[in-house]
Amino acid sequence: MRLDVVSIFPDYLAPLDLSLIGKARREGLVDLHVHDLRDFTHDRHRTVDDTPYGGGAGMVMRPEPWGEALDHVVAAGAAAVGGGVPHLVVPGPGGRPFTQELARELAQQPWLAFACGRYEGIDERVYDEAREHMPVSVLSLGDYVLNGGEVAVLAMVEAIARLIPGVIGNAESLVEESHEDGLLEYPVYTKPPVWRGRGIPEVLLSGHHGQIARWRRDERLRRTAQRRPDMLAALDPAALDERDRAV
Ligand SMILES: CN1CCCC[C@@H]1Cn1ccc2ccc(-c3n[nH]c(N)c3C#N)cc21
Repeated sequence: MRLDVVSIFPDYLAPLDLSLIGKARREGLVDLHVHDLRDFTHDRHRTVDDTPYGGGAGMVMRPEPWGEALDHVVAAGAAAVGGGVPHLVVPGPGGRPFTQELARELAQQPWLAFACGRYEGIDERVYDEAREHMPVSVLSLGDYVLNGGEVAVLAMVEAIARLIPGVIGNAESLVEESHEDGLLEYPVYTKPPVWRGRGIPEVLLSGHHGQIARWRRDERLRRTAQRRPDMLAALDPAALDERDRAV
């Protein structure tokens, strides 16, 4: 998968050189290109913002640099991907919620581009223009306000890239994760068997895989009911019964 990210803070994306995503890049599973929006300005101060029409506090990101930056992304990426256009993802507090389901859908795409806004946001005409050339999704990380899109892109790229086959060594660990199948994850334990006077659930030492699976499933249900009753309410009861039969 090719990933392009445009930001006025390209160094914000440096963490994508680390850990599993960095390894995926080195192994060629992920081809990440970060672009500095200011490279697409032409004035001495490399200006990317201006005052809002209609007044109001703050500044708005100018359309010209964004237009040139996205033109560059499409041209450079097409040459590398063998044609086509990216799916453009623009993080924003007013976007559709970014969910595991969306991460799975986006992980199927061959090429994603991310536009990191700042200030009060990006001139709306950039979205309108982009929609004439590529799919555009405005997505929100959650119901709180950040200062820009970079943190959201770090989270989205990690959530998406880890689903690409080969990125996570053991695909098994992608199963029974929170939000993967509608339930939260079960509690996990490792050595020592007693720590500061606290032991671990006996069933985990029993060697009975069926009982362990049942315990884990019950813990997932208990945790989901306790912490995310909304998720439990959304569960398909048939799938729940199926889960029963599976353990
Ligand atoms: C504060 N400032 C004036 C109000 C509007 C937002 C603006 C800041 N800002 C600019 C670009 C930008 C992109 C994403 C987000 C963002 N916030 N919360 C999320 N879940 C986000 C996502 N995903 C915030 C951004």
